[in-house]
Amino acid sequence: MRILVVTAVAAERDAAARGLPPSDGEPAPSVPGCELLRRALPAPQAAGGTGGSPGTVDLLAAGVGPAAAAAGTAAALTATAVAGRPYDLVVSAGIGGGFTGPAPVGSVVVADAIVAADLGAELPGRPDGFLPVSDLGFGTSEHLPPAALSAAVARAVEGVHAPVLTVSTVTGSAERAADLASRHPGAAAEAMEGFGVAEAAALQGLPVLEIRGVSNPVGPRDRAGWDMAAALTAVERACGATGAVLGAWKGPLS
Ligand SMILES: O=C(O)c1cccc(C(=O)CC[C@H]2O[C@@H](n3cnc4c(=O)[nH]cnc43)[C@H](O)[C@@H]2O)c1
Repeated sequence: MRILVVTAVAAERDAAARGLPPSDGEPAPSVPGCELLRRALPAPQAAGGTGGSPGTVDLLAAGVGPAAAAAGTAAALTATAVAGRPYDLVVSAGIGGGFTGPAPVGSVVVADAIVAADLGAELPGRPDGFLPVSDLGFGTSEHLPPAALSAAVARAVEGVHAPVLTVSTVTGSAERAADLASRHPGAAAEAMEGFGVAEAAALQGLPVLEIRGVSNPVGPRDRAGWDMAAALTAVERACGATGAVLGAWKGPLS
């Protein structure tokens, strides 16, 4: 199995990589404009962990926000597909804001839906004041990770399995946090890249996961309340546990 993990920045990519064993096989592919780091999928514990690796994990720091995420993901997916070495699964990983209640700082959220939460039109006449891009008749507003796989990953990482919102602007007020929560009941986290990664994966017919280590509460801007170290540790732990699930995965990826 070949897996592409896309983060926003190098600190997230390196945290994800620390959770995975080194690769002793071929180097990561060379993709113009992208620097890929290669790790291995761990061999299943049931096999004593002594067999060869069941696959590779390439990690890419593609930049902050949905556009950079989509551009980097698309470049890596296209180049490897053209070279005859396509990926089987794409994972959006990194830190994120957690909605108060389900996702405290330091916890992990695994997306059961990846939702474009601010892609659409402002609509003052509508009760929630917003029309999603899908209601405008353009494309989709959400991508659904494979249900059985994302649930298995959430169990393994002891994370919350819930919608993760993709926004282009980090929420900085209680009003916007309440607005997002009322438009997306059950959402546990927001971040800025998942939907971009998912759009690029969908274009190639590939399944996608999103995994977030929570660095801050979604709400009034309070930089002192961010705990990057706890979030990056959560990303490392979550990527390690996800690797173990994927290394042993026998079910479908779709
Ligand atoms: O406001 C600041 O001073 C500030 C300083 C450092 C980083 C930021 C970011 O906005 C990082 C965005 C980056 O991290 C993800 N992220 C983390 N928490 C959130 C959030 O609450 N809402 C949205 N995105 C978040 C995001 O995926 C980006 O990659 C600000």
